[in-house]
Amino acid sequence: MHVCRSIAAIRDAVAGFRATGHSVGLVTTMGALHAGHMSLIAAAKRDHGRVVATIFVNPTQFGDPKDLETYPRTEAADLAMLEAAGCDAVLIPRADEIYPEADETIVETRDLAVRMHGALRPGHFRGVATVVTKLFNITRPDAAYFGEKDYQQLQVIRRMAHDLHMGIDIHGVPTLREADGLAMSSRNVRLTPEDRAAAVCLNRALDRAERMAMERASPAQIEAAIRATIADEPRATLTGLDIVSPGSLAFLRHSPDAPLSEPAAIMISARFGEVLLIDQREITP
Ligand SMILES: Nc1ncnc2c1ncn2[C@@H]1O[C@H](COP(=O)(O)OP(=O)(O)OP(=O)(O)O)[C@@H](O)[C@H]1O
Ligand SMILES: CC(C)(CO)[C@@H](O)C(=O)[O-]
Ligand code: BAL
Repeated sequence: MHVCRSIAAIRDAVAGFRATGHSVGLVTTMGALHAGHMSLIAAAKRDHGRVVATIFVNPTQFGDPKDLETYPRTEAADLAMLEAAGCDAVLIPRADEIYPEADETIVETRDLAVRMHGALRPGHFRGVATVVTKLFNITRPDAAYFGEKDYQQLQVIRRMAHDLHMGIDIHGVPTLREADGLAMSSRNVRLTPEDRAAAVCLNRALDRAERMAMERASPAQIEAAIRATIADEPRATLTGLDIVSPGSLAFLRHSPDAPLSEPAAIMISARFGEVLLIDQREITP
């Protein structure tokens, strides 16, 4: 695996892959890698001759300086995992090479960025869209792979790649979970043991919502049941709950009081102590 710490080095590595006729799949991460990230690498490997990963804790997508400061950093273990998964090259850039001076240019999706998770973390999706554009321009992949857990992020990137004619296929990969159902996430290591146990309420609420949708419950009933499930867990504070159209994240077309009759995405976020966790479920009734 090529370990590249500069833009020039990763460009050389990718040029080598292209010169030998290989297509390139990209997996962007902020490190502290876990099996969920490896499922993105596996999806990229399935489709492409060479896989490139990036590890960069992007400062411009953090509103809260404490969140940035305490974001887990485990580079040696990350490199071992990527190597074992068959990743071909990794870019670990310095922040001052990605952001050489105050940025004049930003990339921003409009409606998709300001609602839901974007309202909780103002500027977050502008930071994500801008850094992902930079990473796309640096590595020029054929396709890029993102987790469905970060559902709004996936829609922001799909839309950005489409609107800006980037010519990169964007793939969503299903959420990998711990044995008890908690979505794997780098931030899980920051949970206290008590909060870690409590955090399964997110998946429990989504399971309950899915069962209710199959039994012809309405969006209003489903929302009430999710709120009740989270309220039953005293360590959880619900920070966001939206039932929207998959992809567009638009409001559902039909009445909240009629049985759910169109595909929907349920997006949920909750705080456990200082840690904000998100989860999501797409449902086709
Ligand atoms: N459990 C998971 N299953 C599949 N993909 C995942 C999972 N968790 C994260 N990803 C994806 O991995 C990529 C990199 O995410 P990131 O490095 O932020 O990790 P994370 O676990 O989501 O961390 P965070 O705690 O910051 O949310 C994103 O596309 C993200 O959606
Ligand atoms: C896409 C991403 C790498 C951009 O910094 C980040 O938001 C993430 O890890 O999901
Ligand atoms: N996984 C999304 C990156 C973030 O929370 O900042």
